[in-house]
Amino acid sequence: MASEIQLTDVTKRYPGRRPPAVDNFTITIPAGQIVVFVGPSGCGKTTTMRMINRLIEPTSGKITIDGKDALSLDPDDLRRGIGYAIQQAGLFPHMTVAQNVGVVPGLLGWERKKVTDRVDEMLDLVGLDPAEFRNRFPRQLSGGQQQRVGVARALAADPPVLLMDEPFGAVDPITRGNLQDELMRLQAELRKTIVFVTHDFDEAVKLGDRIAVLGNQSKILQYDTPEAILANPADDTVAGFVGAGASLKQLTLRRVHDVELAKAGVLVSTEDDPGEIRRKLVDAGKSFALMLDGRRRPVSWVHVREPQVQRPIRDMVSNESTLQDALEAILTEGGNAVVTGARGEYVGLVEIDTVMAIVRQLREENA
Ligand SMILES: Nc1ncnc2c1ncn2[C@@H]1O[C@H](COP(=O)(O)OP(=O)(O)OP(=O)(O)O)[C@@H](O)[C@H]1O
Repeated sequence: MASEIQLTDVTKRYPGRRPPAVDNFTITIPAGQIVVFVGPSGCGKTTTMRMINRLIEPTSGKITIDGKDALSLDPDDLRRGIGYAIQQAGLFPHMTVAQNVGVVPGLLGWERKKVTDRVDEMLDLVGLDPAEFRNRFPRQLSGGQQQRVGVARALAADPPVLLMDEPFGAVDPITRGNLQDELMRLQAELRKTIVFVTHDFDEAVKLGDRIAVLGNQSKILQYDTPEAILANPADDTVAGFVGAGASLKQLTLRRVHDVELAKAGVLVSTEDDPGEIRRKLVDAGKSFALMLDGRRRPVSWVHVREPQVQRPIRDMVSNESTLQDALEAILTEGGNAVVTGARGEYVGLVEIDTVMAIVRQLREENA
């Protein structure tokens, strides 16, 4: 279930400030898509987003959700139909994870059993084991786990609309990449209407079905698909935002599952003894083998000269990862990127030539 959101000539003036923070903002956010507002600090992204759930009241203009006038609804009722996730998760510190996730269902008067079931379902959905996490307090979670709980809470009452304000802004780059991947996976299933605010253009390219590049006072400089903005920035300001390496950035638009994986490479098992490993490598004429455990999950690299020494795999990608992540992994590993499937099992390798071919193809397409 998703809703179209329409803002028409929406303006916000804060008391005592001359220029409006948001000036005559008009946009249609299609149902079931992720629209990213991206722009420099202070341009009005947050103000614009918060007017949709009326945490900030517009000074003038019209906002409709599925054709219904959001400004004439009771604000509390409106907010119960709109999930909201923010930076640093904004969890209630004295409530457990379960209580945090169950807040809106509770307010909606769901019976207890239904709330508890829903909380567990949501924790599962965001990759947290309910048995382990439901009774913890926010301070007992890592930043990434708090962010996941924040997303679970925003989704708990199954709202058709989700507003996300820099939700992954406060975590390290690797966790951030994982959270982004998870949001993509969730969205493939849930198809909500999501408005996502960030100042990180790469994040916008990765997540957005459409991106609104905003200038001061939330002026829309360009509103289009990531592909179109990368290929044809509307003006110099947008071009500046897109930054250098547009064709490399397009790698964030392609996923590992879009390319053919190499099956080459020597696979050995944790059961194999060093002699066997060396023999396999010599027979194949290769110097490195990938070692898998009993469930076919990658464990380490081993080299023909020291087959008894396990060398760590420093970076891996999944089927859902972007080709930019794959390129990172290739550069980190100095060879190929190891790809794993849904249960962490080995599914193949991305080779540098594959990535190069895609970059060439993207350049030609957009020339
Ligand atoms: N409560 C307020 N009272 C007065 N001015 C405000 C208020 N909130 C925001 N502003 C001003 O409105 C403008 C837009 O702020 P807003 O927070 O929407 O920008 P933003 O693009 O989300 O910024 P950031 O990326 O830094 O969070 C800024 O100039 C800010 O100083």
